[in-house]
Amino acid sequence: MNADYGAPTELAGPLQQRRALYQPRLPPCLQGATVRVEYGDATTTIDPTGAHAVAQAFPRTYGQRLVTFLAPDDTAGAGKAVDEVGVVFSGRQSPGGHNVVWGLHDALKAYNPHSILYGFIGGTEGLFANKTLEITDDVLASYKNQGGFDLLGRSIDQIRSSKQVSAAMTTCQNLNLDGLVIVGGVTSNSDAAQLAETLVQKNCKTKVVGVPVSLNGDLKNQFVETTVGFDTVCKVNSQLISNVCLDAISAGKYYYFVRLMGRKASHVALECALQSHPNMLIMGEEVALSKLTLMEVINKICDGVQARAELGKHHGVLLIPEGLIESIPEMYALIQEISILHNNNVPVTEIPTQVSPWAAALFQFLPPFIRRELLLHQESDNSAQLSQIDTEQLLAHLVEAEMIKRTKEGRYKGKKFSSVCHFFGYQARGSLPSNFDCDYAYVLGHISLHMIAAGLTGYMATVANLKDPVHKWRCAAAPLTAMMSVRRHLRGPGAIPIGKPAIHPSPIDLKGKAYELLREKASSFLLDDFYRTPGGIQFEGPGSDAKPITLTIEDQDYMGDIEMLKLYLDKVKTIVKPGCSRDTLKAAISSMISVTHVLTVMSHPLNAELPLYHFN
Ligand SMILES: O=P(O)(O)OC[C@H]1O[C@](O)(CO)[C@@H](O)[C@@H]1O
Repeated sequence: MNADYGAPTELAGPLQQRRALYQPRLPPCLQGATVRVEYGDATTTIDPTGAHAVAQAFPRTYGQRLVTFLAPDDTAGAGKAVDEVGVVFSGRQSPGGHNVVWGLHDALKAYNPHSILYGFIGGTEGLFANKTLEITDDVLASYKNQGGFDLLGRSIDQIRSSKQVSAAMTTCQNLNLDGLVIVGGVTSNSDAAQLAETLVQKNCKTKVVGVPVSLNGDLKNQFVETTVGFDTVCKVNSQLISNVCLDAISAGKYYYFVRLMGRKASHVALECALQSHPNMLIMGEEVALSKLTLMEVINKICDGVQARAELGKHHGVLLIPEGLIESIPEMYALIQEISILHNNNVPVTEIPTQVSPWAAALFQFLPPFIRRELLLHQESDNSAQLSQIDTEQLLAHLVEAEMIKRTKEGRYKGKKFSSVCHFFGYQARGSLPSNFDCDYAYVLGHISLHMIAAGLTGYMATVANLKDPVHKWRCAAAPLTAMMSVRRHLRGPGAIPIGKPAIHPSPIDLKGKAYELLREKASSFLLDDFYRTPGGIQFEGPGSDAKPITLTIEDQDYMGDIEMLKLYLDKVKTIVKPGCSRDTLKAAISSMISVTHVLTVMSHPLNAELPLYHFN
């Protein structure tokens, strides 16, 4: 274990030091030491047909009510005593994570100056082994508004096996923790829900609170608008991509294939494309929906290269998400077969000989480097190690082969195709977080304390209205079980639920505004070299309050456009009957619009027009 966790960074550069002085903004409701806690509706889940399975798996924490935090008034009761709290980085490093700890610390000390905040050293393994660092003002000083997770470090993103859960519980008991704050993405928050349920069942007093921190931006639902770190990572990557675009157009001889982090969903890739305007973006969700084969994807790219060559352009920039490889149906099937063999402890060297004949044929067709990468052990969510699979190199390799073939057949008459490959992601995880991520994380840290003081367990800290200035942010908490769904067996009648309920990554909403915007611009991006230079993250002055395009555009659509909302309400009336249940109504709304906005829409004043539809 590194003995330097929490040590001051003495060689800080001038920008680093200046950033440490930035004071994140708080909405009015969080500016005092206490808050007023308002309880809303009891929840079910975002997956109505999986509700029963979730209720069964979480008997003690399912169905809890939504909670909103408001500025205190005379009616505000005193919160519970909070003396000891722990915080752990469970997910992957994501810019802004440090500010969750800082926000939690400040709120905790304001609430009870004698309290202690323990940070677990080395992530979840530190939690299991009870390795702590007391978080103080001094410890925090050089980590405020800084990237990475190096204040405490991280290890595996898992608190899942019974051994891990029981080790975590023992630590909570040994430290007499009133609350445990788990910082991470979909996997960490699913585990947080399980830990919360277990602790309630075992009468352990520790309240478990999840905080949505993940660069992937895939922990997104009607309660969570975005995750901490997504904004920064997209800004850093967009700058790198736009640099590459200008490099490409300057020399006019290379195609750059850029793979972006973000796991299964393409949120990072979509946001970066909207910020930097590369020539092509191959989104996993589109490929999966159209069931494009690997060779169809290659042909699509080659058609783009050819169309550009006809305009005399022999350069270009193509973005792909790291999850693309799993979106291609035959690759997904191959990865699944490998995964099953891994789970059955088949030695890696024997896996290629034990897959089905068609999978073996596909495997042999792939270049050796991809074969090796596909055989790597799986991630904690049982998916392939997407960061280690050089899909951009696979595509560049196959595109080159296809362009040579087209040249020989006389179908392509342009210059020789040449590529340069990049994988962007690790470069951004340690970046200085944007003002948005600094504020958002600090606010979530505060909310976490108020959740513990309110005695909430199995909840996630949330903020709504993020597209607005901080003083309009709405601070809330939503039960983790309300965000869960159950993966289904798609074959056979009745879609039998399988797998444990979990919070799953949300894919790009192909009915959403951001995707629509990309589609509108796609042909101009392909042919016009309409590159955009967003530049580096701005911390002061113009651009310093810029937020993700995908966040602001979706909100504008449904919160600002009353006419559109009216149209959409009329449409709802045509597909559900008066008196239908709230869940049916929710499902109907979800089928038409981005799930992120279901609750926004359901709570809109216009819903008064539809009293019979239980829009409350
Ligand atoms: O740091 P590691 O273990 O290589 O993890 C890489 C993974 O983490 C992420 O950066 C964040 O979930 C993914 O995009 C990537 O696949």
